[in-house]
Formats: sequence, structure tokens, C-alpha cells
Amino acid sequence: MKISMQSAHNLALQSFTQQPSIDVSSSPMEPKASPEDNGSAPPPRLPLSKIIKSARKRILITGGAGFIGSHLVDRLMEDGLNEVIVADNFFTGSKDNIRRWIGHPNFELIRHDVTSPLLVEVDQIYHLACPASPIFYKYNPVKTTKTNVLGTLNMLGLAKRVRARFLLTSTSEVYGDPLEHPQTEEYWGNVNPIGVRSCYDEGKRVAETLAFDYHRQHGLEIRIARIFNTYGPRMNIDDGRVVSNFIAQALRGVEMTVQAPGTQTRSFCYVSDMVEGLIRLMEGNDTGPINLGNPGEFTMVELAESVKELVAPSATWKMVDNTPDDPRKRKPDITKAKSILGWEPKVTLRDGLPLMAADFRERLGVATKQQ
Ligand SMILES: NC(=O)c1ccc[n+]([C@@H]2O[C@H](COP(=O)([O-])OP(=O)(O)OC[C@H]3O[C@@H](n4cnc5c(N)ncnc54)[C@H](O)[C@@H]3O)[C@@H](O)[C@H]2O)c1
Ligand SMILES: O=C(O)[C@H]1O[C@H](OP(=O)(O)OP(=O)(O)OC[C@H]2O[C@@H](n3ccc(=O)[nH]c3=O)[C@H](O)[C@@H]2O)[C@H](O)[C@@H](O)[C@@H]1O
Repeated sequence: MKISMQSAHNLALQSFTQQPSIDVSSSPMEPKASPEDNGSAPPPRLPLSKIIKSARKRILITGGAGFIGSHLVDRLMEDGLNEVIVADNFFTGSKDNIRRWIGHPNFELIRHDVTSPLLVEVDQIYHLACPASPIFYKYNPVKTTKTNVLGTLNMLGLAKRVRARFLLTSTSEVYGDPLEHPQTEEYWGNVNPIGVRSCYDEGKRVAETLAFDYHRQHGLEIRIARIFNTYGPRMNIDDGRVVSNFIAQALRGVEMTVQAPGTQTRSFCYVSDMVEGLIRLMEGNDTGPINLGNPGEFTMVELAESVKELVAPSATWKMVDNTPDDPRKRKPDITKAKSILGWEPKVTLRDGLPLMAADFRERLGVATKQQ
């Protein structure tokens, strides 16, 4: 069922301000306990039914065994409104992230590399498949480009064939080392086309181009999210991204590695906020691109100090060499997300770091808060 932009907006705003919490305890869809179910209070969420307007859908999530993808799977599965198919090659993802759903009648897991075509009948495709951590996407850069280009082409082809709505998880890295701050969606970016990060940032730029060309040429319904640094429970402990590195290092009692100069900034979004933004974008009427991120901006030294204060007061940090083309600053302008999706993040870094640390403590077998 199509609804007007204005009523979608009103619905989103209305449900956004009501802030009800989900009680899954009485639900027949209740999943098995997961490693991050560690007693920490979860941030408040909307029932899925407040966001998704039509009944049962079949949804493909590529990269659904990864960090963001697996949280998206949980959210789309938990109300019993959808059938979810995950396609993942497990390069950076893991079956553990989605183990609770394996065997559920509404859930299917396919080991599949998106650089090969896939034939499934679905209503929506959330296309997340792509290594996201710089150390992993630089590990085999030719494969990263193939994943972004051939993988996206294959999934767009599938969407065209079955007339599915297609959402691409693009990235703030399309802005490169930005010369505008904060970054709006109108900014075209400052990207090195031949650098060691290009397989990822230029790959995502081509993926956006392909999505828009399928939209213009074939009338495909597309949605593009430009995601800014997202963190939370279930990130791979040795993922290599800065929040997971600092928390793991602090809990293991080794020095946090602040890459020089340490004044570079990022804006960190908690994963439950990100998942809510992605679903709102998919269910709304706007193609995007839309920035999804938390505008709270921190230097890497400030992040290390926050981890020390909130996670492990005895932790220390040292300055280490940086890698080429590291963006010096990054902060999303989320005016569009607020006005079009009625979305803005709710979980601050101060609230999110302890939630993530509780999950890491459990997985690392570190029982109590370090002094
Ligand atoms: N987390 C962030 O801060 C962030 C920021 C911007 C954009 N994104 C985008 O969001 C998506 C998910 O990121 P994440 O943080 O969950 O990363 P992740 O590495 O945890 O998840 C990526 C998933 O894709 C799978 N994958 C990789 N290549 C594949 C291929 N060729 N075929 C099938 N599956 C493949 C991996 O096994 C993994 O499960 C990515 O597209 C990433 O570019 C993430
Ligand atoms: O949000 C985005 O758009 C992109 O952000 C990240 O890329 P990046 O910001 O470089 O992520 P990190 O590797 O976490 O680095 C963030 C900052 O922390 C610094 N860093 C990283 C690791 C570390 O141990 N210490 C450290 O100081 C880096 O130099 C960098 O300045 C993600 O890895 C990409 O998947 C994503 O698309």
C-alpha cells in the first residue's frame, strides 16, 4: 500500500514521539539468548509494526551475518511480520551472529558470495554485503571492488527481476577527506581514486551510481543510506575499527592505539539507532541518499579518554602511525533524516560505550569493570 509523503512523515513523527518499548518476553518469536544479552538495559525501541505499514514481507539481507546486518535481522524477525533470508559469504560475518534464528521457519541462511548472481523471490533487499573495516577491505582490494561493483550489480539485477525494493548501505566514505563540514548529501566529496581506500570508497560511489541508473533506466525502487561510523555489541572483537579496538585493548589491559595525529574526528552512531534509520528509509518514500549517523563528533584522543573513563579507568593509550588517506574529520548533517524519516539517534556515546563494553567483557571472559 502506498501512502503519501506527508502521511508517512506524520506517522513516523507520531510513532517517534510515542517511544513505546517492545515486550518480547511473551512473544512466540522470542529468540534464544545471545552473547550480548548480558543484563544491560537496552535502548528504547519502537515496535516494528509502528514503522512497517504493510503485512508480511519476504526480505533478503545480504551481509546479514555481519555486525549491522545481524542486528537488522533481529529487528526484522522479532515481531514475526517477515520472512528473512540472509545471503553471506562469512568473510567478516559469522553464523554466531544469527545462530538464534537458524531453524526458525521464517528464517533462511544461504552461504553465497554476491559477486555471483542469486535467484530468490523477495519483496525487499537490504544490500549490506561488503567488508567494512579498513583492515579487511584493504586485505583483498580487488575483491572489495568486485563486491561493491559486481555484487551490487547482481543484487540490482535480482531486484529488477523480482521488482523488489532495494536499499544500499553506502558510506560516509563517499565524501572522502571532506572539505565541507559537516557533510550534507549535496556534497560530492573529496576522494582519492587511486589510493589504498579507493576499493571501498570509490566502490561504494559506483554502487550508488548503479543504484541510481537502475532507478532512472528501469524504474527500480531504490533507497540509499550513507552510514557514518556505527558501533555496538557483536562487532568482531578483532575487527580493527577504532571503537572495537579501543574497548578490546582496554579490557585486555594493553595500550589503546591512537593513530596520529589523534585530532582526527569521527561521529559514532549506536547500532540500534542505525537499524531503526535503515528500516525507516526502506519503508519511506524517499530514494535518498540520506545520511544516517550521530552528529556527536569526537577526536580519537577524546574517544580513548572516554573509553578510559567509562570502560576501564586503568587503561592507557599510546600514539601510533596512521594509514594513508585517513579522513581528518567526519560529521553527518542529518537534517534530511530528521525531516524526511522523522529519525534521529537517541543513544549517546557515553551511553553506548558501556553497552558495547558489557558485550565485549562477556565475550573476552573479563568479568568485572577494570579499575
Ligand atoms: N559499520 C559502519 O560503521 C559502516 C559505516 C558505513 C557503511 N557501512 C556499510 O554497512 C554494511 C555492513 O557493515 P558492517 O559494519 O556490518 O560490516 P561487517 O563486515 O560486519 O559486515 C559485512 C558482511 O558482509 C559479508 N560479505 C562481505 N563480502 C561479501 C560478499 N562478497 N558476498 C557476500 N557477503 C559478503 C561479510 O561476511 C559480513 O557478514 C557494509 O556494506 C558497510 O560498507 C558500515
Ligand atoms: O563510517 C564510515 O563511513 C566508514 O567508517 C569506517 O572507516 P573509518 O572511519 O576509517 O574507521 P576506523 O578504522 O574505525 O577509523 C576511525 C579513526 O580511528 C583511527 N584509529 C583506528 C584504529 C585504531 O586502533 N586507532 C585509531 O586511532 C583511524 O586513524 C581513524 O582516524 C568504517 O570502517 C567503514 O566501514 C565505514 O564505511
